[in-house]
Order: sequence, then structure tokens, then C-alpha cells
Amino acid sequence: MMRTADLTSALTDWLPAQRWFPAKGRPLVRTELLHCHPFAETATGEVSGVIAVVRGHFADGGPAGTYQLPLGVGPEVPAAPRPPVVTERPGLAVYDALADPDLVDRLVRRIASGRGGAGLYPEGAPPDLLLPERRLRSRPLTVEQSNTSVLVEDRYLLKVFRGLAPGTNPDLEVQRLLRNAGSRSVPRLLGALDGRLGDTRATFAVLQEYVADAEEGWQSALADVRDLLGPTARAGGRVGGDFSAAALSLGVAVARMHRELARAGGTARMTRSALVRTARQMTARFEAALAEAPRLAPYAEPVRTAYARVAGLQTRGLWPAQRVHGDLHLGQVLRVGRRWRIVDFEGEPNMPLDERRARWSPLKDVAGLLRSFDYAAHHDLAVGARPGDGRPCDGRQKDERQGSLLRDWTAHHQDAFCTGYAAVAGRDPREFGVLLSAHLLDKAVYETAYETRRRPGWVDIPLAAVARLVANIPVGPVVP
Ligand SMILES: Nc1ncnc2c1ncn2[C@@H]1O[C@H](COP(=O)(O)OP(=O)(O)O)[C@@H](O)[C@H]1O
Ligand SMILES: O=P(O)(O)O[C@H]1O[C@H](CO)[C@@H](O[C@H]2O[C@H](CO)[C@@H](O)[C@H](O)[C@H]2O)[C@H](O)[C@H]1O
Repeated sequence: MMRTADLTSALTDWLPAQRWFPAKGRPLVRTELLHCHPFAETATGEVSGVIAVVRGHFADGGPAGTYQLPLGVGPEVPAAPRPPVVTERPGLAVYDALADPDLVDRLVRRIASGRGGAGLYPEGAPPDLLLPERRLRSRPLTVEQSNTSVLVEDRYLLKVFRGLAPGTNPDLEVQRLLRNAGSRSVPRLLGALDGRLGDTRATFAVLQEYVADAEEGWQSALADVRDLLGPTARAGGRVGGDFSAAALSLGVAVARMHRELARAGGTARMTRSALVRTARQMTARFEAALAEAPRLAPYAEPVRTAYARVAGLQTRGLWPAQRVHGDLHLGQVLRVGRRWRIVDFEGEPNMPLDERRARWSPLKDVAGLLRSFDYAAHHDLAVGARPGDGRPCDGRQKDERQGSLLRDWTAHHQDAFCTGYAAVAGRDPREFGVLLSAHLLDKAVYETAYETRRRPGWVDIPLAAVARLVANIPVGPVVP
């Protein structure tokens, strides 16, 4: 047996070192164990797997975080593959259950069968999901993530939400809406797991189809940019390579997804008060970002003006608000051949949950992707990575010709995306200048704060975009 105090003290050391831990840079001083939901037992009835729900308290006295930790408990750590270990002493080990295929097998079968347990409430899988009788093969994905996803049998993905909040996670809510709409734009949702959190329930995990052999939009875009700048690029440069057609079909896929979400989740007219609320939210987000990223200060006045213009817009002809993806970028879109699939509907990690669950203009997602083309174009130069020719490249020596090629590449792919989007939506996002440019600024401001916190070496990418965007704000009446 392990004393709770020993476990929580081990977790206080272990948690901040985990890649998914969201509160990087905030010293964790104490961990409190809220629940232990057992999900696996040995043949002799001893608990071998639990989902621990812990609350982390920070030195800065700021808000505590609630985290989910599926843990294996046994006399020793499994040898191969050896999972990350929380604590180990003779006769007792506690380790990460998601890296132990035996325990992942138990968890997935619990979800698929729909059989709950103390504190666990699974939504079962459809009858056509037939799991083999032998132990399931699994391994955690190693991509940079805020949650932990485990690949099972090379066919299924178990996504375990690390940060917990009461209620249904927006990722699951939106996936359910799209499943109900018969969408082909998302991987098939196969099941979900709720668990007890205090007096209520929270989404702990989702099980979905794994999109095998997919190319992530972000990687394809980077490859295309490297091709543009590399030694094989045509004299004079070219901006319309293979990725142009992909950008257009991505616009089609996003517009279809929006249409499905509007049908399944309903729409709300964009009223004057909705515009005023949007402008207020954007302004509040800017003020919070400014506190984190003081380099935004020179742009404060034009940014505030751009948002005030949103409040002054005519409502006639505006797109209705609806459920959206909320944090759409090229890392969230997967391509197999000509078909795109969209993942991760959790929304922006630091946006309050009620705002993430609210209806927004679909232009919020459009802006997310338009920003992402700009990110891909400027990534290598800004972070000093190597361009296609393999020579080291110094971000400070960005020459004018490259700068103009990259701006053309961005504009070309943004246009292709909007053309594809308009073909399905019947309206072109580029016609909604004031609202679109406010959403673009809102995203670039969010990204500046995000990068300041998480990847300071990248911050010049969104900051340069803020400077360009404020220089080109469309005119319109300003509501103070
Ligand atoms: N169903 C899926 N099939 C294949 N790859 C996926 C799937 N879902 C996610 N991924 C890959 O894993 C990455 C992280 O997934 P995501 O849901 O965005 O996790 P997180 O919320 O932790 O950021 C994605 O960018 C994508 O490359
Ligand atoms: O994928 P998440 O839901 O965790 O989103 C967060 O992290 C993203 C980075 O991984 C961040 O996206 C920014 O960088 C991307 C390249 O890594 C780029 O494609 C995006 O356009 C850019 O916004 C995202 O903003 C953040 O919420």
C-alpha cells in the first residue's frame, strides 16, 4: 500500500516534467488527490489500474488546475515497453498507464463495452467495432500535444484529456454533432468515457478512428515553402505548387464542416448585441495578451480601433453565428489523397469553457487557417531552421526577395482556401473585411501571447503579422 501523501508528493515532482503539463513556468507546490477511479484489476482482484484525478496548486497563488492521470499500480514497473514512472520502491511501483499496453487494453475494452465502474461512465462503441480477443497492441503518439493520444491496433486513437473541467468536453460535443450530421470531415467517433469530478461528471477520453497514412497540413505546407525557397525553385520563384490544390480542397472541407455543424447545432442571427459582445471579448483578450506580451504595446490603439469597428458593423448580410472548431490551424487538418479530415475541437486551450462552447462567426475558423498559411510561410526564416537547400539560415538576414516570395505564397494559398470555401458556402469570406480582419488580428494577438509563453523563439511570426494587419485595417464606423 502507498500512503496518499507519498503519492501526491511524488506527483508534485513528476507532473511539471510531463510534456502535456499545461502550466509550464508556474512552480507547482502541492498536489491534492481528488478521486481514484479503478479501471483494471489483477486475476486475484487487486486494483492494477486507476484514473487518478488530482488538483495542482501553484506558488503564484493563481488558479489551481485539475488533471487526469491514468496510473498503473503493481509490485514492479513493466519491463518492455518501460512506461514513465511516477514513483518506485521495492515491491511497489506507480507508473503511466497509457504507456502500458495491458492497461490500455483494459481501458479501451471498458469504453467499447459501455460497462462502467465506480466513478466511470463509458459511452459504448457501435456494434460494428469488433476488437480482437488477444491483447490490443498500443503505443502513445509522440507528437507535441496538450493531451495524450494512444494509437491502438494502428486503427483507433484513444485521446485522454489531461486538463479536466466539469461537463462535456467541447471536443466530444462537436464530434457528436458532426457524427449526428453524418459528416465525412472528421474521423469516426467510436466511444467516450465520462468520469466523476466532484459532484458532477467530466469527459475523460474519446475513442475515434485513427486516420492512417495521413499527411498533416502543417507538414505539407512547410514542405511546399521549402520547395519554393530551395535550389530547385524556378528562376523568379513560383507560388502555385502542389499545395495550391490542397489549399482549395481544404476550403471546401472546412465549409462543409461548418454547414454540417450549423445544421446539427443550430445558428443564431448576428445581432447588434452579439457584435458588441464579440468586440468586447476581443478587446478583453487583447488586454490580457498585452500583459503577457508587452511587445504588443505599439499596436494597442489600432487593434482597439479594429475591434471597435466590429461593434459598429451593419448586421444585415452577416453570417449567422454557430458552433465552430475554435482553434483551427494547419496542424489540425489531415489529408489522405484529396480528402481532408479535421481533428481536435477543444478550442483554444486558455479560453474560458463557456466562451468555447458559444456560437461564433465561422470567420473565426477561417481566420485560424488563413493565419496558419502565414505561419507556415514565415516559420523557417523566423526560427532559423534550414530551408530546402540544407544551408543554415539566419532569421535576421531575411532578404527582400525571399520576403516578397513568402508574402506571395501566403496570399496565393489564402486565396485558394477562400475560393474553395466560397464554392460551398455561397459567400466569400474575403467580402467580410472588417469582421475577418478583426478575427485575424484576434488570432495573431492570441498567438503572440501563446508563443511568448510556450515557444519564445517563434514569437516574431505572429508579431510581424499583427504589424502587417494593423497597417491594413479596412475602414468603417467606430463605436467607442
Ligand atoms: N484521428 C486521428 N488520426 C490520425 N492522427 C490524428 C488523429 N487525431 C489527432 N491526430 C494527430 O495527433 C495530433 C494531436 O492531436 P490533437 O487532437 O490535436 O491533440 P491535442 O489536443 O493534444 O493537441 C494532431 O495534430 C494530428 O496530427
Ligand atoms: O494544437 P493545439 O490545440 O494545442 O493549439 C495550440 O498550439 C498550436 C501549436 O502547436 C498553436 O498553433 C500555432 O502554431 C501552429 C504551428 O505549430 C500553426 O499551424 C498555427 O497556425 C499557429 O496558431 C495554436 O495557436 C495553439 O492554440
